[in-house]
Amino acid sequence: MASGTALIYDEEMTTHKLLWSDPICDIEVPERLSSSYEQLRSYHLVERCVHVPAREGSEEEILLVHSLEHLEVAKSTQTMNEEELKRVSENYDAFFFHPSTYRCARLAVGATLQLVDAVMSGKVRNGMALVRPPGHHSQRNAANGFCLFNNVAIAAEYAKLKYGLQRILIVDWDVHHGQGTQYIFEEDPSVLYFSWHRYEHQEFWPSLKESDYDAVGLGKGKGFNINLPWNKVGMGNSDYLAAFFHVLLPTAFEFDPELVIVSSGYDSGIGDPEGQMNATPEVFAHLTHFLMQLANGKLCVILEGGYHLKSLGESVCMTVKTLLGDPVPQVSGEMAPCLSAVESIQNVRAAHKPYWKWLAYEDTSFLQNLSTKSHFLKTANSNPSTEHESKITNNNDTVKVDRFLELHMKNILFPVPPIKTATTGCEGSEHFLSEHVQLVKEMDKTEVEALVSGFYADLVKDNKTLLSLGSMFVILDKILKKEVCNGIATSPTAALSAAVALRHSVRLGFQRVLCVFVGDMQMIPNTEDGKMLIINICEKEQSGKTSCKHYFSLNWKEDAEGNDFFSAVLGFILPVAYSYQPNLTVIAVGPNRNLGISGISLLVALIQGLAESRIFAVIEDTEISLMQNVAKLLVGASTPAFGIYVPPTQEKVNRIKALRDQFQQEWKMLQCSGDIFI
Ligand SMILES: CC(O)(O)NCCCCNCCCN
Ligand SMILES: [Zn+2]
Repeated sequence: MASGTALIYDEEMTTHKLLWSDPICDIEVPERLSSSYEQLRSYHLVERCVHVPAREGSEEEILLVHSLEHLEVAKSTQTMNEEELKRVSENYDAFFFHPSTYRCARLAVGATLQLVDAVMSGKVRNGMALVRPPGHHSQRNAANGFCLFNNVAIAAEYAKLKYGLQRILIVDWDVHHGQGTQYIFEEDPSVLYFSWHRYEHQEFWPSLKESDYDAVGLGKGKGFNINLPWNKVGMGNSDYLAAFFHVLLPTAFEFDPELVIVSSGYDSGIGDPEGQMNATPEVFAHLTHFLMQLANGKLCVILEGGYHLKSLGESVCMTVKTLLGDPVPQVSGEMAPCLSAVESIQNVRAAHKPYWKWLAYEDTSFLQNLSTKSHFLKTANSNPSTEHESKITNNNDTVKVDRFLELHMKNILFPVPPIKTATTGCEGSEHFLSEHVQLVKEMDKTEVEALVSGFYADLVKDNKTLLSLGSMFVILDKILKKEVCNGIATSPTAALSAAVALRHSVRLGFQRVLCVFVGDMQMIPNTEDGKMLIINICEKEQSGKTSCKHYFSLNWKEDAEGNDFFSAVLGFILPVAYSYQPNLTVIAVGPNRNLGISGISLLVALIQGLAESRIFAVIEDTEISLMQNVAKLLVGASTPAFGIYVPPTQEKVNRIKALRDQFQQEWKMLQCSGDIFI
């Protein structure tokens, strides 16, 4: 199992710079790289990474994507004077040459390929390359938008050639559309390109018709190009997360990539003069965390844009911290996507319905009754917010943004607990013990009896249960005190342990405890006060208990062939959980679980993004191998193997959709599709 995070940075890439005045290009400054690197050092993140040196991309590697003519023009600029440089630059839309541009662009390509090699060879699990000039606008025969060579596109072609890869996912979260990358892979089904971008109905640069949601790819590449246009500025954390839950992640898990490359532009973050968006740096920790669950963790993050130095630096640090496996900080802001974002999400889903199994049964009937949509817009009352209130009046006030970020990040960068996981030394734990795992001593009987409130006392029949409850209390205490990040225990009666754990956690002071219970829950605590939110994944409806705002009974029978649980986790559980914003997550697996180990692993892996990764897992003590899988995930030692992808049946899609329709006003992260227009 590969581990470690590579960081690639070479100061020489700061020599490329603008020699004349040009209000369009003057934001792409060398300090973008040096200040990001300095910020990483200030958070002691550089020393935690594996240093991999950059190198020059070879001409042959550049010709994987670009024409010989393009290469020759770039090469010829090395010896030009300012006058000539200016003239050549004017041949392109928003690009400038410097005598060292060619050298820097080759280093940017080489750094990217070094990262691909380090990840594909298993030297590291993942990594980040801090490069400039960026790449995603450059095309076969043209520089564009500050980009000379398309670093990420070359990396994808390189990985296909050298490692025989057949499925590569490129995620482009830069605020501009990477039209260069789109053109290069438009007909290529082996490269799935996803981009969101400021669009404003084609008003925003590069103002292309083919940047809209209906550009789905050409020929054999149909379905493998996904454009998510933002038609308003001010998009925030909830919009970005909704785009992942309801568009990117379900597609990505169905595609099942062998490698994930991120065109990581941070101009989609708050304060950026280009993006004018509202998303705060910690959202990139969540986006990174989600992508780390794909391709067995093989993730290469390559810098693209980002022009507000403080916002850029903080977002780079959030990305690298997450790549290193640190707990994911709580995402800030109201968890409610705006109407414009939901419209875009819904349009992309409709455009891609013909190409992806997970969308086969999603209804896009709203397209027929668009007339009601205009009606809805007029009469809308409890609809999603049409505009996000902007935290910053305008992103151009750099000092104001600096101050906002100073305060905002202060309470986010918590110290990482030295020990990641606590366990009770239960059966099978010897397999995963390491310096990251702490054995907790058991509590003595009298102490436990005192803690087990009267309500449950009579249920605690035997000694074994009492002891398992005892160690559970110790673990919960350590999690609360942030001595550990998460914990795992086995129990002879997981249902009882879960119920006691929930009550104890609330008594310890956790305000919102999320409980995901797999199997027969038997006893269901009262969730009226909203201090708990329970999602019970069971085979059949529990004794007449119907779903309500804080209790969901999600009937699911695992599919014999493989793992069909993606649509439930991505389309329902995560959106509800993120809307709820728990400060502790309890995952419990009871007797006769109705989910496969890979479905439960998916759940545990993705839900770690919540509650600052504070998770308490309690597993029925008959489930030894499940317990080991979950423990390895909590320790961060492995990325889950999701087994065979099985698309959801119509019946299961309808069940999720019914729950979504019923609760999307309470839990707004569920909003994604047509029905809000009816
Ligand atoms: C890497 C990147 O995506 O951040 N490059 C952004 C280029 C922005 C060019 N703006 C031209 C405006 C013309 N009116
Ligand atoms: Zn950009």
